[in-house]
Amino acid sequence: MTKTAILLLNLGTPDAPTAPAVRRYLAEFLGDPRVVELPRWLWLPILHGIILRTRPAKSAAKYATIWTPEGSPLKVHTERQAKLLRGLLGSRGDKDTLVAWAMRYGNPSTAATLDALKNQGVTRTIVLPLYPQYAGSTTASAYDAVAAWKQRDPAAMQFVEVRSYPDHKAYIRALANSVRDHWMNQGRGDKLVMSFHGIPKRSVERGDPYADECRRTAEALAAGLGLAPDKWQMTFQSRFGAAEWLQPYTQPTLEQMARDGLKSVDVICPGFPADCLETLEEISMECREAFLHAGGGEFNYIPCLNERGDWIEALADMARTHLAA
Ligand SMILES: C=CC1=C(C)c2cc3[nH]c(cc4nc(cc5[nH]c(cc1n2)c(C)c5CCC(=O)O)C(CCC(=O)O)=C4C)c(C)c3C=C
Ligand SMILES: [Fe+2]
Ligand SMILES: [Fe+2]
Repeated sequence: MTKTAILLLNLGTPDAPTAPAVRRYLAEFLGDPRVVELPRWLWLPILHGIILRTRPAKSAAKYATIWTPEGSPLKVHTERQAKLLRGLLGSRGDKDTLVAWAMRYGNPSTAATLDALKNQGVTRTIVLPLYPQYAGSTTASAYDAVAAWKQRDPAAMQFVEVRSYPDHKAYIRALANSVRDHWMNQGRGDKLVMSFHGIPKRSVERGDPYADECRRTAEALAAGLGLAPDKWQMTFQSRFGAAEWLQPYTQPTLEQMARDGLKSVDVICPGFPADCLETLEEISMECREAFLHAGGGEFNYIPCLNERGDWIEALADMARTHLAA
């Protein structure tokens, strides 16, 4: 009999908010040729000679501001999402499907998690990356890790690989509900900024579909909320390195909005299903301060989908589509 598992795959996060733990994490992450596409002979000396000497301490200080007693928010939310999905599928009569979670970088690793599933007799795994929009640096890299595991024993497991879901109805519905809930509890801002993680502009020019998929999500969310074009804007955050990334950049856009006299802004990060360093520190702390410093009135950060029931329903919906196939 086929035993099936659903595997939620996320990016990964350091094991502790300390410079050595962040260095280990960044060495693996930024050493991945899918993430920094420069030739190795050029990039590896920069990575090991400069970046891994300076960035870990600075990033660790930022991680320390968001760390929880249970660990890094990205890990805590991913683990809880898996647990809730397991409960939801179980309550709908699907008790035989296992639900697991793993990280592309750091722990629990993709390979160790697949080993554990195989040891539990799983022969079919539905892989659901926690990246609604496809990018080479995230989705393709996660599937590189799955492919590397598969290569060791090609007959051990059959994989169903979900590519992306930028305008999946239940995902957009969960995002729209989260904005409406926020408006109901905190009031409605003058504009909704939808901030996505950026990637280098050059990757898009080489054919990466990421920017198009972010646009699909943003337009579907705006349509779901009935927003007029002047009531929302899509931006890109988390630029890394000196090259140009996708524009417009989030922080300068927010500062310009403040200078233009915008009284209140709501900010959502639809590409991050779980709150993490990039949302809790970069958006809710750094960008908030920049907006207020530039003369903006009120900055409202709308949390990621995290443990929302409608998001867990969306994950179950995607899982069931493939379970039934
Ligand atoms: C949501 C999708 C993501 C894309 C696309 C992405 C591309 C990308 N990221 C970097 C560099 C860094 N990203 C970092 C953190 C980080 N990135 C994502 C998601 C995407 N990245 C998440 C969810 C997180 C948070 C992890 C956490 O622990 O909370 C970091 C590490 C933090 C820091 O030192 O600033 C770096 C570095 C590149 C270069 C890139 C595409 C080319
Ligand atoms: Fe990133
Ligand atoms: Fe960042």
